[in-house]
Amino acid sequence: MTPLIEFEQVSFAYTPERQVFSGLNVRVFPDERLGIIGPNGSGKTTFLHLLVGLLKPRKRTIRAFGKIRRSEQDFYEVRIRAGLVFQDADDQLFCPTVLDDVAFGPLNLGKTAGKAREVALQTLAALGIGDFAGRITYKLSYGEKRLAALVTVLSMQPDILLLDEPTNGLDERSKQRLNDVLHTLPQVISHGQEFMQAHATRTIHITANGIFQ
Ligand SMILES: Nc1ncnc2c1ncn2[C@@H]1O[C@H](COP(=O)(O)OP(=O)(O)OP(=O)(O)O)[C@@H](O)[C@H]1O
Repeated sequence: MTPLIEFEQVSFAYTPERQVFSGLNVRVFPDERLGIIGPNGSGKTTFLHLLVGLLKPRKRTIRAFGKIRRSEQDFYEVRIRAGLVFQDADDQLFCPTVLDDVAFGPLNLGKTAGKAREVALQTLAALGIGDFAGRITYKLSYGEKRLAALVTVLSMQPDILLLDEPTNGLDERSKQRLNDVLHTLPQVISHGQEFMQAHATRTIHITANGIFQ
């Protein structure tokens, strides 16, 4: 089976003193939900950001959706097909209302205002938070913001979801909703052990030295 995403010998350092990855090889296949487990600061978020081109590795081959990705245009395409839900929802939400935020992605992909609104409302309803639509984004609680941020990504109908610690701050009911929705798409998820056991189809471990096992 061809991987959806493949890292081959990827090396990355924020500073010369702090090498996060050296010669990293990882493959993500279309039929899996890949969990990434590792201690704080080991590089889980960095891995997701490399994958969508928000960070540029020193050495790399990153293949995504059947093509080697190098240029900004390449990664623009990747970001449309691989929906990254940031660890901090404030990085994802910037519109006055939740509906504006959720409709923004579909609008940006060329849908009409009416269609974008329809998709946004449907996606909010699918996560059981249809009543969030008219709420003022900055007044949402932490957990509500995380759910809203997830919906902004789901509304773009990505081929794969990249989730950075998705259940942090969510209550049991919201976690259950998330679980129900998440079972339908290929994913890469950075998270703690417990969520992974329930959710991931394969897990890889990353150590503080930046080595995947
Ligand atoms: N912009 C940056 N500049 C310099 N160092 C950074 C930067 N961002 C992250 N780092 C460092 O890179 C390493 C990996 O960080 P990263 O956020 O990827 O870890 P993580 O595994 O996602 O951590 P956590 O579980 O705490 O979210 C850490 O040592 C971190 O301090």
